[in-house]
Amino acid sequence: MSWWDTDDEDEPYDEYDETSVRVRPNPKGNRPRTKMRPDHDDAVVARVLGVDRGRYTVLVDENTADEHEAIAARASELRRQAVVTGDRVDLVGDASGDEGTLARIVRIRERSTLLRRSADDTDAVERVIVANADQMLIVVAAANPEPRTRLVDRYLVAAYDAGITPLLCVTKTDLADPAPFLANFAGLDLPVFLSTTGAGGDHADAVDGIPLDELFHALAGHDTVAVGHSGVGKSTLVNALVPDAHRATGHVNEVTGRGRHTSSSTISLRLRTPYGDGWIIDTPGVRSFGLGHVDRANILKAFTDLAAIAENCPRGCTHLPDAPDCAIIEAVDAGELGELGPARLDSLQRLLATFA
Ligand SMILES: Nc1nc2c(ncn2[C@@H]2O[C@H](COP(=O)(O)OP(=O)(O)OP(=O)(O)O)[C@@H](O)[C@H]2O)c(=O)[nH]1
Ligand SMILES: [Zn+2]
Repeated sequence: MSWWDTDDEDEPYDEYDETSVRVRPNPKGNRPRTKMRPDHDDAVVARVLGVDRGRYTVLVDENTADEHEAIAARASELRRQAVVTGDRVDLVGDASGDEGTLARIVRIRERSTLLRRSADDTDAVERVIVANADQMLIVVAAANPEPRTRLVDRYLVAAYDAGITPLLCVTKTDLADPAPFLANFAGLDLPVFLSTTGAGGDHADAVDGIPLDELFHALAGHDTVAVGHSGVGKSTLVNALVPDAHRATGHVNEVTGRGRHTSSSTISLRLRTPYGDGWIIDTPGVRSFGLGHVDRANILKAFTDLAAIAENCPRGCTHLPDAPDCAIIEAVDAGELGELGPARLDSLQRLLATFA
C-alpha cells in the first residue's frame, strides 16, 4: 500500500543510495570481533559524507588542521552491513585522500540514531537512510505541491521512532497562507519556520524571506536530516543555508539550457553559522516512507506528558478514540492537560493511527 494520495509511481529502491539490506537496530552487532579478525588498532575515525555506487566519501580528522576528505570502500568483513551517510566509521589503509587512493571501512561505530523506512507499511524489511542525525527538518510547501497532513505525520512518526527531534519548515508562503495546515500540528512541540523566496524562486537575491537566522539558531550544533517531497523547495532552502552546497534545484538554467536535474543522493553538508557549525544531511525526494518497522511505543514516548499518564491505561490500550478506559482520554476530558490537551491527544491519535 502506498501512502501517497497522488499518482506518483512507486520508485524502486535501487534509485537511491541506500543500501538495501536488512539491518537490525543492534549497535553491538556492528562490531563483530573474532580471533580470526585483525584488530585494526591503527584505524582512524571518519564521518561518512555520502555514498555513490559502493564508494564512500568520508571526512577524516574532522575539526582539525588536517581535516580532509577521502574515498573509501567497505571491507569484506563488514559483509552486507549497510554503511550510510552520517555513519562514523573506522578506516584503515590509505586515508590521505590523495588522488587514486582508497581507504577501507572496517567498522561502523555505535550509532546514536538510525532513520529507517520500509518499502510499505506491511513490510518489516527496513532500509537505513541516515545514521546519527539528532534532528529532522521536515520541508513542506504551503502550496505547489499542496501540503498534506498525512505526509508530515509520517515523517513525524519516523522521527519519533528513531528518537530524532522534528522541526517543520513551510516554504512558498508567498503562494498560500500556511495557518490552516499548521493548525493540525498545534498539539505538538514542533518548532515551525516559515519561508519564502517569493515568486523569484531560487534566485540568489530572493532569499530575504528565508528565516536564515532562526534556522541557524535551531541547526547549529546539530546533525539535521532534511526531508521533503520533490518540488517543495528543499534544495533552494539547503542552498541558502549552505551556500557552497550547489544542490540541484528544479529551476531550469537559462544559460546552459540544462533541464531539471533533481538531487539524487543523500549527502552531508557542513553548516557554518554565527552560532556554531552543524551538519545538514540532505536526502533525495523520498517518495515512499513505509513505517512497517515502527514501534508504537516509541511514538507515545515522544509525548512525555501523555506517556506518563498512559501508565494508568488498561494493558494493551491503543489510546485511540474507541479505546475503553484510556487514561489519556480521560485526563484530557477532565481538562487535566489544559487548553492544548485535546489537540495533543488528537495529534497522538493521528500518529498512532498512521500505521495502525
Ligand atoms: N513561489 C515560490 N517558489 C519557490 C519557493 N522556494 C522554491 N521555489 C521554487 O520551487 C521549485 C522547486 O524548488 P527546489 O528547491 O528545486 O525543490 P526541491 O524540494 O529541492 O525539489 P527537488 O529538487 O525536485 O528535490 C523551484 O522552481 C523553485 O524556484 C518559494 O518560497 N516560493
Ligand atoms: Zn490509553
